[in-house]
Amino acid sequence: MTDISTDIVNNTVIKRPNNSHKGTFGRVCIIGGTNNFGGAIIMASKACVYSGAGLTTTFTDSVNLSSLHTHIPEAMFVDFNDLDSIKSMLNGFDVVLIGPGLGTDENSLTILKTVFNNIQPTQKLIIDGSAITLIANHNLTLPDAKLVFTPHQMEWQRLSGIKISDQTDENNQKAVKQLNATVVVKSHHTKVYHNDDIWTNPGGTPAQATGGMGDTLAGMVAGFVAQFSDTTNAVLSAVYAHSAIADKLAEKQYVVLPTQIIEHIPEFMKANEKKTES
Ligand SMILES: NC(=O)C1=CN([C@@H]2O[C@H](COP(=O)(O)OP(=O)(O)OC[C@H]3O[C@@H](n4cnc5c(N)ncnc54)[C@H](OP(=O)(O)O)[C@@H]3O)[C@@H](O)[C@H]2O)[C@@H](O)CC1
Ligand SMILES: Nc1ncnc2c1ncn2[C@@H]1O[C@H](COP(=O)(O)OP(=O)(O)O)[C@@H](O)[C@H]1O
Ligand SMILES: [Mg+2]
Repeated sequence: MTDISTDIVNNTVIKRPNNSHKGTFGRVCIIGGTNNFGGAIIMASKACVYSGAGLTTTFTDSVNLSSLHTHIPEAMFVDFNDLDSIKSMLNGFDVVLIGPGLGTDENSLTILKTVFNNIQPTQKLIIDGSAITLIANHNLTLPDAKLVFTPHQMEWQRLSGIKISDQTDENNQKAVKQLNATVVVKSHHTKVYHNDDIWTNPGGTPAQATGGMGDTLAGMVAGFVAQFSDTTNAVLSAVYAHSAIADKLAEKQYVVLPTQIIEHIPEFMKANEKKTES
């Protein structure tokens, strides 16, 4: 087991080539935000945009539209109840994030199943929040895609069947391999599992224990995975950045707001970008 190092971050956050355009940095869709969880999808979308994704499209309940564009006009909007749009647009995205504020009702389940039935093997599918709970509650078969899960410990218990008190590296790794995925098991001591590798996030503070912190991380993971070629290192770098920014803010704050972390992503990435153009 190794710590996520700054070397990983510095080698992942590339120096942007001059000859580039927004398509160079990935197309992401973010699906969630049922009517009483509008904040989750806004935080996830804003985190994705501020992480540098080329284009971000938010599929959410239309009740969230005006607040979405008030907070993040850079994100485009699609009504997540328009299943035909999901089917026709999904394969145009490099990265799909589903779950922040999605909810666990029948309508949310239908949206999740529509994504599962239309995702392609080459696409990266990041699964967070209620989407994890829905998979567990309905024992859904996972689609053939490049899967990344970002559960907190209770979501991981639901998905893996491993009680929180038994979530050891050995037990977690066995479950991760069965999922054939990368899994970020979030806690006060977040760990990342991929095949035989285990990383520990060296950062993190109890000032992060507030709603929306995981929605924000999910959006950062989506934004980093969309831009950087090595998916595992992109996930590791997003996890590292999320906590490193929080740790800095926590030096002077009792609690760190997810929206504050988002505001500091661009400067953190600039300070930690690769020195040479690759
Ligand atoms: N502003 C918004 O729109 C926000 C929207 N959100 C959206 O809400 C949706 C539901 O997500 P969720 O995490 O809030 O609820 P759920 O999945 O039921 O888990 C909580 C239960 O598990 C238990 N628990 C035990 N250990 C735990 C641990 N380590 N970490 C966390 N929980 C732990 C915990 O125990 P307790 O607190 O009772 O002690 C409680 O009983 C999801 O889609 C998310 O995106 C949120 O992001 C918030 C801001
Ligand atoms: N005591 C803590 N120390 C460090 N990080 C914490 C602590 N409590 C929560 N976090 C972090 O906050 C995030 C919580 O994720 P989650 O519960 O999914 O939040 P959300 O309310 O957005 O769904 C995780 O990244 C977790 O590692
Ligand atoms: Mg969460």
